[in-house]
Amino acid sequence: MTHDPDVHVDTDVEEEQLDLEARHSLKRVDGLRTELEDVTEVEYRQLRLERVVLVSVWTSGTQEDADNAMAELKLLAETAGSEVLDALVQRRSHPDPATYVGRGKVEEVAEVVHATGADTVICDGELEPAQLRNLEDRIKVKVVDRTALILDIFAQHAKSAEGKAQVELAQLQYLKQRLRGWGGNLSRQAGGRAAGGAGIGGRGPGETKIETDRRRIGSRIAILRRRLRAMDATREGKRAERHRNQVPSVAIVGYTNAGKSSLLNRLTGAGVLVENALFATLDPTTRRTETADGRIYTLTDTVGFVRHLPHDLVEAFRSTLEESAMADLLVHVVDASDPDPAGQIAAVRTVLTEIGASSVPELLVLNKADLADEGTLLALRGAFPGALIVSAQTGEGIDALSAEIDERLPRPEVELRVLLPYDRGDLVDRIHRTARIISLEHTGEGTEIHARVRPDLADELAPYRRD
Ligand SMILES: Nc1nc2c(ncn2[C@@H]2O[C@H](COP(=O)(O)OP(=O)(O)OP(=O)(O)O)[C@@H](O)[C@H]2O)c(=O)[nH]1
Ligand SMILES: [Mg+2]
Repeated sequence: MTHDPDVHVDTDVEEEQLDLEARHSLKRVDGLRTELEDVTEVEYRQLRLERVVLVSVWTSGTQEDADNAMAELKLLAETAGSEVLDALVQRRSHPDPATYVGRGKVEEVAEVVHATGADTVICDGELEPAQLRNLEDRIKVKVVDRTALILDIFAQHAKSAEGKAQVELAQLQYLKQRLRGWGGNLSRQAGGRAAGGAGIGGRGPGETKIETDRRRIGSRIAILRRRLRAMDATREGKRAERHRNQVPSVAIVGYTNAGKSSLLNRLTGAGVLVENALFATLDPTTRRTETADGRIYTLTDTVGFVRHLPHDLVEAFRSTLEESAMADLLVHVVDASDPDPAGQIAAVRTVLTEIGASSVPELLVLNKADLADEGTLLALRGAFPGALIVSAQTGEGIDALSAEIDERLPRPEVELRVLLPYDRGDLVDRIHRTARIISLEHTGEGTEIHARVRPDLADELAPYRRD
């Protein structure tokens, strides 16, 4: 393909009130083309890849914000397995209600699409069904939005039965609202050039289900909901057991690709999948680990967040995400080498609020210190006092992080002395696991312990107290 992979920034006549200079700041963004490494890769990709043109309407913020947003859309498209041929940005005060980009610009998008041989257009944002239809009618290729793209990535990455059911539920919810008009659309049925026929928006509960009636989708949704509720009960059981055993829990949260799984591996030696890809982790992994003084706690790796995480996904993943809301502490991991870490922090906090986790204490961790520049780290530390600087890669700051987690875990509160008969080894065991032992002695009558314990354990120990 010879077409230049640059970004065109266009304006409409009705956008004349916009600052002239900004409008003329047409900016080329290099490297927006997916490079193919070797011939075998070319063949492989031609089998499954879509060739896409990215389109975004830039409504507010700086040129840099627009570039960052486009770079992220490109990364998402590539994560889904697409080849990005070109990217177009239009500056407008708001997206056009009928066609997303300005009506006059649709023709230009169509020209780029045909010049590059693209088979799919991806719009940045969540579009109205009518906008998607209008664009498809005029551009004559498949048009999908950012929400469908993210759903598609989740569908490709889901591994556990629960993860798959959650993604399918989210996809069906999304499709249900867009059912009308899609089934009859020729270009959509063609579905990319992929030999398998399924492309973004077409994998998972794709074409065939779109064409079935609303009622069938509705009953499938009901089945998935029931199944997920049953799985949720299992999770709830495990959580209740941890709670009964008074094991404090820490959830690692953060933007996708921030290094959450790497950090879990660093802290616990767990062999969790780490990948330079968005949404590598969809199934939460929980590992037991302990503080320097031997208190056990759990660490859970969670699904990464992204700006404008589709609401249907948040809903479908609610039970998984609630793991964070139930935690005693959130370790919020930030990629300090990202161009806009503060924006990522804000996006993550928005989702945390949405899932009811905003009141859980948060420990902010600036990761990838080995890649970030000094100035950025200093600025971030200024903006977020108390944040720790670490590198999951080099191990820098990891000991300090462990110590800080230890410090922030819920503390045993009641100081007491007990004499436990030898047939209550279970209580001795729980004291070992959850309490701070000040002294312990085996005597003729039993085990004498002086310790600080949680109030509920103190209640159970009441019959044996000697103070
Ligand atoms: N240089 C450097 N790279 C890191 C560091 N931590 C993680 N990475 C890399 O960043 C990429 C993403 O790491 P993951 O641990 O998979 O990130 P994640 O937050 O779990 O990502 P998702 O599960 O996809 O949301 C991988 O390529 C890691 O090797 C770090 O401290 N320094
Ligand atoms: Mg991960």
